[in-house]
Amino acid sequence: MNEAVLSVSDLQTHLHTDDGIVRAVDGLSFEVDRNETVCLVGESGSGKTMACNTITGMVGPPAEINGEVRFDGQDLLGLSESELTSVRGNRIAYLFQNAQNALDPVYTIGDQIAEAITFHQDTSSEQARERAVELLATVGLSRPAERVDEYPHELSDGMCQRVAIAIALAAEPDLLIADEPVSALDVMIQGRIIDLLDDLREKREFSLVLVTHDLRVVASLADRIVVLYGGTDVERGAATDVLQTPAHPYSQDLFESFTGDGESEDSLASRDPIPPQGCRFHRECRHAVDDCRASKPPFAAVDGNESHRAACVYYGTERDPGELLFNARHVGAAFDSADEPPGQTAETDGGDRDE
Ligand SMILES: Nc1ncnc2c1ncn2[C@@H]1O[C@H](COP(=O)(O)OP(=O)(O)OP(=O)(O)O)[C@@H](O)[C@H]1O
Ligand code: NI
Repeated sequence: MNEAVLSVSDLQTHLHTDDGIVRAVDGLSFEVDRNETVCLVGESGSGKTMACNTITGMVGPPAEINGEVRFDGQDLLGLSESELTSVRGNRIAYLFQNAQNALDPVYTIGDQIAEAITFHQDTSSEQARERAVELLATVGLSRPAERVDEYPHELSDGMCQRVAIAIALAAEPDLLIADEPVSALDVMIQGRIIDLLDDLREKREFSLVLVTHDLRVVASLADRIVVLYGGTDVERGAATDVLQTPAHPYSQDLFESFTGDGESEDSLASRDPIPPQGCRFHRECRHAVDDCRASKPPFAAVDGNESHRAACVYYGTERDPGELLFNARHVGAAFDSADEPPGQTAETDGGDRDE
């Protein structure tokens, strides 16, 4: 049976800032099954990073957090700091956008991987070092036996991200959360690191929550997609369904802007403040009706597909979704052939040759 390894229900992360309360995450629900990749997509500021940080207990500013985050049946929000540290080090790994910052400049990469290994299991320092070299090879670093003694600053950004992946793997995690893991890298290297992640996820059998703005990456990796707007999910479903039939008006705008058919993401981000009630998108939505202003519309099956759901009144029983579905197929058509990640060339060596 394919049960959820992570289950997030009605998560709210309200930050207390000098300027008042920021509803960074505001009613977010999604599930991640074993060995699957779930992509979180949505424009800048939609709450993707805050959601990841809340799940792993890393919210920086003072915040009020409500809802439920169940990892393998255990409620993470109820854990003490030390309990959470143990889950985080052992079973949930995190990959950041900027690996140089995530690595410690004063320790060799071998020491940092070895530390992650010994945190996870009782092992001698020789064994940990040996294992570190193996892991460096696994993540495609050439000359791992020499590189193990190098410092982060001696490596390129792409190699550092490979090292960060090795550190993540050291704990043999059940879940890897990767927040824009390649967006800081040269575009030619992005595809290779994404391929590596996908390959490792399959071989090492962990689940992956991937935050990315690159819908080509989403198209090539995601099993499921969650579309966020204003801190809440507006659409979720199997990747092929969501990409080929983006049902929520916001998803349609977002996907259109990516394919160059609509407005750019910047102009999406500079819209009016997002209203805290009703459909978060109602002010921007040309299909909005009175019901959209009252409360967040319940999720409804899109075109009779129970596993593809959108929080939009048009998919309920009272309205005709015809125009939206028509537009969905038009926008989605661009993703029918978009299954190659960026920077992908016909032959990939899978290694760090030019990084
Ligand atoms: N440290 C902070 N202090 C105050 N507000 C914050 C802080 N971090 C994030 N926010 C706000 O929380 C909301 C969600 O931000 P978050 O970083 O999660 O968005 P995101 O979807 O990850 O965006 P991006 O795609 O740009 O990374 C935004 O409105 C943002 O301005
Ligand atoms: Ni972010």
